[in-house]
Amino acid sequence: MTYSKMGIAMVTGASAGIGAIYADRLARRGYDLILVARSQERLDEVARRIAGSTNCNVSTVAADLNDKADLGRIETLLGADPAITMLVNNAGIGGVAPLLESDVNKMQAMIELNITALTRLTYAAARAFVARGGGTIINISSAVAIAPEILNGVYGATKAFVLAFSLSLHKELADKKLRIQVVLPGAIATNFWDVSGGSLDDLPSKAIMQSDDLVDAALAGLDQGELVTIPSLPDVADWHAYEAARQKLIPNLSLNTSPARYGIAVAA
Ligand SMILES: NC(=O)C1=CN([C@@H]2O[C@H](COP(=O)(O)OP(=O)(O)OC[C@H]3O[C@@H](n4cnc5c(N)ncnc54)[C@H](OP(=O)(O)O)[C@@H]3O)[C@@H](O)[C@H]2O)C=CC1
Ligand SMILES: CC(=O)[C@H](N)C(=O)O
Repeated sequence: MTYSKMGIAMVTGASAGIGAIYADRLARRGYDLILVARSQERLDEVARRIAGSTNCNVSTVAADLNDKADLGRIETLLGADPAITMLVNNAGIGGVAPLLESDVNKMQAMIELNITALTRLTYAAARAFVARGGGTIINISSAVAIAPEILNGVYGATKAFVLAFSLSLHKELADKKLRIQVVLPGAIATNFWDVSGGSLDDLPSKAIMQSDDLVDAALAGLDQGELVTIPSLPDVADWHAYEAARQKLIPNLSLNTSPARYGIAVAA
């Protein structure tokens, strides 16, 4: 068996949707693959398809990232296999129901998958990649990270976590050759909508992107060196203006006085 010079990309949530397309595209770019999701049957199907159309080595690990022991196995694997050079943190679930109509236990499970599992896998990968002299982590966030009013609020908040965490990772670890990209897709035509209790039929077709187009645009953004990629945003200057406004706030977010509008007398 020969091994890829690009190394191995681990893709979570690779049995369907966006993750399965990442797996396909990364294989075509020369990566070997480790595909992770709960359904062994669907993973095998994706692996067979990719192995049949590329030269890459594909292995699969059935794991429920909401299960502590399964998650621990994947963390261990990231640390143990020196050939792993990329992690795509894609596994995630969403919701569309407003707070008063959503089940708090389901919200907790969403937080555990979208935040806790992603965080633990990132720790494992970041430590390993820095020790190995470099690597890439792609975090799949969402447009709702900056528009939490659109879908279920807990879902939006989990994706805002992914965006904030990624910005911080980039600041802390870019000089250690850890490449971070965070991707903010809009509505994508996948099973996500059935799982979250929503329907793509409620959206105008011009708001829905196919997962192939999403992943191809996101990987083009990676090639262009983007930290934040918003695959459907027509004018990237709009993101840069948003980011510049955020940066402008930073020096004034922690000061020893409150401004005149709050009417607090300044001590003599
Ligand atoms: N579709 C959309 O409109 C958008 C999606 N996203 C994000 O993209 C990512 C992928 O979603 P998408 O492809 O659309 O959705 P899909 O439902 O099509 O795919 C989700 C994937 O995650 C896996 N998965 C779900 N739960 C677990 C778990 N507990 N442990 C391990 N794997 C799990 C599923 O496999 P299995 O069931 O076999 O475990 C599947 O492979 C998510 O993070 C989502 O939030 C972001 C913006 C838009
Ligand atoms: C922005 C969207 O519509 C999307 N479904 C998401 O997961 O955030």
